[in-house]
Amino acid sequence: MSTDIIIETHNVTRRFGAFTALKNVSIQFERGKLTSIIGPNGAGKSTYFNVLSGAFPPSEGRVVFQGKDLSGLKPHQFSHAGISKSFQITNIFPNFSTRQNVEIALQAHVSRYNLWRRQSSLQLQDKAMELLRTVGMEQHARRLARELAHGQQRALEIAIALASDPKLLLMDEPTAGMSPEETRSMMDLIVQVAAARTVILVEHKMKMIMGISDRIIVLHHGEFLASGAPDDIRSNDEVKRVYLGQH
Ligand SMILES: Nc1ncnc2c1ncn2[C@@H]1O[C@H](COP(=O)(O)OP(=O)(O)OP(=O)(O)O)[C@@H](O)[C@H]1O
Repeated sequence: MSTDIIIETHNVTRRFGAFTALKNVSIQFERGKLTSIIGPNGAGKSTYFNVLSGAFPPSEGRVVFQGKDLSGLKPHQFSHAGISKSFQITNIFPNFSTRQNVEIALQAHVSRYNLWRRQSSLQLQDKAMELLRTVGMEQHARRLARELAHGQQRALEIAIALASDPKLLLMDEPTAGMSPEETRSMMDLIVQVAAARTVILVEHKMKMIMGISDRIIVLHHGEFLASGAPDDIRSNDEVKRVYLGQH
């Protein structure tokens, strides 16, 4: 049976000077699925995320997105191809309103890729409100971004990431620094967003992603360790071993 692969890495190695952060990582990600990448501290998760988003070109190996080799291309070319990312570090304009932040993202996408299709400000507003509804932030549209709670800022970032209508959404530790309540609503939001598109997320909280992921990839010391459904990963002896003593 052939599966529909949206993005894959072939023997990706990434070095920082003499240090090798990723070694020969070959992984295929299925379209339409929510896949989480986990691993203990220093496993190479963020480095791999940066390879998938185009921020770090691999030292060796290839990144293939929808059959096209993107290795060595610039991050904006990854974004143009349909890959969007939401970061641990907040990426919003604090002195603009929530809605304006989404409008700016929509405008950036429209003007970069559809020069001939200028949108009226009313169309832009409608689209921004639609995205804010998607992430449950409609009622905060007029508030300044800096006044939002941490979890709300992260939800806004997802709306910004969705503004380019990506084929693949990459999320780096989406619940970092969140309260348990914020974490629960962010997980609900991720599940909802993942119902309509392919999502890959990087997370070190293993328990958190067990309940929401279709598939889990485990990295350890920069190498691929295991992949499978959450239940397979939970009962995998090697995975248990590397997580021993971790929370
Ligand atoms: N820019 C860099 N220069 C040098 N070493 C780096 C750089 N970025 C990452 N590393 C090293 O690569 C290894 C993997 O780091 P990475 O951040 O990818 O791991 P991680 O799995 O995301 O860890 P964590 O869960 O702690 O965020 C670490 O040993 C780190 O010190």
